[in-house]
Amino acid sequence: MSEARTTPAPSAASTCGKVPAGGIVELSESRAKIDAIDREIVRLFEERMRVSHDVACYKRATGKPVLDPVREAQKIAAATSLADDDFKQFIPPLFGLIMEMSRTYQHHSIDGPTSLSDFVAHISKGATLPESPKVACQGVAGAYSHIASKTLFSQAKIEFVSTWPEVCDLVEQEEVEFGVLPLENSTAGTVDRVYDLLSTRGLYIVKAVTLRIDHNLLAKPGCLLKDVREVFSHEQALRQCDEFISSLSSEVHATVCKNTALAAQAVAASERFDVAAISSKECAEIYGLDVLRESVQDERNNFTRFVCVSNRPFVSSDADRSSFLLVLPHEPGSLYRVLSRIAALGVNMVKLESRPIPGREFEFMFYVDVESVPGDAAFDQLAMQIPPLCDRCCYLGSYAEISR
Ligand SMILES: O=C(O)C(=O)C[C@]1(C(=O)O)C=C[C@@H](O)C=C1
Repeated sequence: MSEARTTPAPSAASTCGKVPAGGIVELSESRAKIDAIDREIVRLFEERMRVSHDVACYKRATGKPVLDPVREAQKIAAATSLADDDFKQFIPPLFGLIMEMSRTYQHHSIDGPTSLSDFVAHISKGATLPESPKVACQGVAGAYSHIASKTLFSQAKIEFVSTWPEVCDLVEQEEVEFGVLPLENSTAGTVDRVYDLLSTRGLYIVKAVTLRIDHNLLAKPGCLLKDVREVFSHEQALRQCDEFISSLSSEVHATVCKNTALAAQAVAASERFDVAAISSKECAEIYGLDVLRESVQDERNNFTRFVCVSNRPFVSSDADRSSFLLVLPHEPGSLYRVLSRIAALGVNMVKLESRPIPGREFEFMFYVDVESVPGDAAFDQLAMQIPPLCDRCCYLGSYAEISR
């Protein structure tokens, strides 16, 4: 009994939470101690990194890979066993980070700057986009991509094509200077196919615009709301207006069109007076239709973000955001390592989204946007530090974001 009640001798760590035997220590005194310890940590860290550089030279000469997972596991186990019980839990992440920095340093000394940091160093910065470029967009006059193109460039010469890959073809073949594509919608989410196109075609985002998408019910002059029996629109727009369509007569049925502008065009061309389109107000003007009802989408705040893409990176003087597509090793901590670098550099991350990698079960790629651009010291560090942590690091451009 008495043995069971015996309190074990306190370890240095177990005083945590209790007032030290000598009473509360002055903050300035503790901080002075911490400062002295930190000086030692920095000195030892530098010493360790210099030895790591020697290892890099050895590995370069012998062709050995930088990463040695067995050695790392042994190191973490050995270091953890040295620590007091209260601190053991902190050792694996601490040494994981130390060795990861050691690897980054080794890669840097063996491979030189990453191809990304080399690449971004050569991007021309501070340029302004032309005011009246040739721009490709999907759809017909009045489509939301068209409105986005006109918002991005007030005097754009627009070339309409039927599909997003065709937009990319024209940009790649330099038939146009820019293409405009929808990248994400506040209700429907990210458009993965557009991300795929950007990364596989080697296109770069050079500007972005977020548009409020206001759907309207348009019909031929003289047609009344009570007469409407068929509503034409793009399937996403129909879905976004589901409640409104249900609120019309039960006889009304929805017909899917390739896009909202074509729906307006079809209503204008029809002989019938019982058809209507869900489309933009711009289309009412273009196709001579009346607005029977404004803002018919179920969700008041419906936004779509469009990107303007080019076949070369172009960082304008007002650019403040950069986008990446990252494929990370399928192992614990791989995302954490990337995020910790971004955080350590004081960079604000404004988008992080995962998406399954097609054909690879439960493996994900990540869309990452940061508020940092080439030329910022932090961005140049990111360009150096992030690629070695990834299976694939695809830089999608740096740009200014405008909203209307
Ligand atoms: O021991 C090595 O091989 C090293 O390169 C050093 C080190 C480390 O920093 O401790 C770095 C990378 C390896 O993955 C393992 C360990």
